Amino acid sequence: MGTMVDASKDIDWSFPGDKKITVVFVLGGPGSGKGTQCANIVKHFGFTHLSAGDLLRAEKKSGSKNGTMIQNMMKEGKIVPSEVTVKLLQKAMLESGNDKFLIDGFPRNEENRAAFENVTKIEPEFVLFFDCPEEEMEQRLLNRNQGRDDDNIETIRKRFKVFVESSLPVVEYYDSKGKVRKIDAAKPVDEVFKAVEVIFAPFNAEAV
Ligand SMILES: Nc1ncnc2c1ncn2[C@@H]1O[C@H](COP(=O)(O)OP(=O)(O)OP(=O)(O)O)[C@@H](O)[C@H]1O
Ligand SMILES: Nc1ccn([C@@H]2O[C@H](COP(=O)(O)O)[C@@H](O)[C@H]2O)c(=O)n1
Ligand SMILES: [Mg+2]
Repeated sequence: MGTMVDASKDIDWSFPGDKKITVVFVLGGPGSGKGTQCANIVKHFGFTHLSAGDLLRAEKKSGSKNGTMIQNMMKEGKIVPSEVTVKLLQKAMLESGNDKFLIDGFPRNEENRAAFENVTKIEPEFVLFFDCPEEEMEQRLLNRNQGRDDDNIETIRKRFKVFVESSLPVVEYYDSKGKVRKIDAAKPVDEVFKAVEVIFAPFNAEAV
């Protein structure tokens, strides 16, 4: 352990009591198009997009005491302990000033799900699930060219395994509660967005 003080211990993580917070979890396999579609939803429906993976990459880059652990976990496609990810999400939610959030790539496992619920007491409005065949996702990731260390075939295969073993059960959990909105994500981007738009139509009146 370094000498850095954990300032997060001094922060009041509670949201203002009278504010209704709307959370949509955005799930789907690696490369299914979560980030791409979230960018479209933000433009049309006034949500703030928070990608758990992006927040972890930023935390790693910031020189945080958790940087090496995050780097090692990501290289293996493993899920970072929820304590770290939930804190990053809560901080970003509070700092945004918004009350409508797309939480992309979270919860990735049962531990993520329980930790978020216990800490924030927020239930998602629904889960937007991008369903896409593995071969299509693999091709997309290999062609992504965004310089991500985990977009190599070895790590991609590990991420697929973690998705099937740990993340799909979370989708099934929410499905059993009638909360999953499933989208065929193998179609072209604009066609996928047409299906997404239908689901978000109730938020249109509030769009910015
Ligand atoms: N419907 C689509 N058809 C073809 N290519 C797509 C489609 N949606 C996204 N892509 C491309 O596939 C790649 C992966 O998309 P994106 O980054 O949105 O996926 P993701 O689900 O956020 O992946 P990850 O879980 O790895 O963050 C990008 O290069 C993107 O441009
Ligand atoms: N809830 C999460 C989300 C992500 N990770 C780690 O980040 C990697 C990349 O995530 P993307 O959503 O950007 O693909 C992922 O493979 C995990 O290693 C996590 O630990 N917990
Ligand atoms: Mg993404």
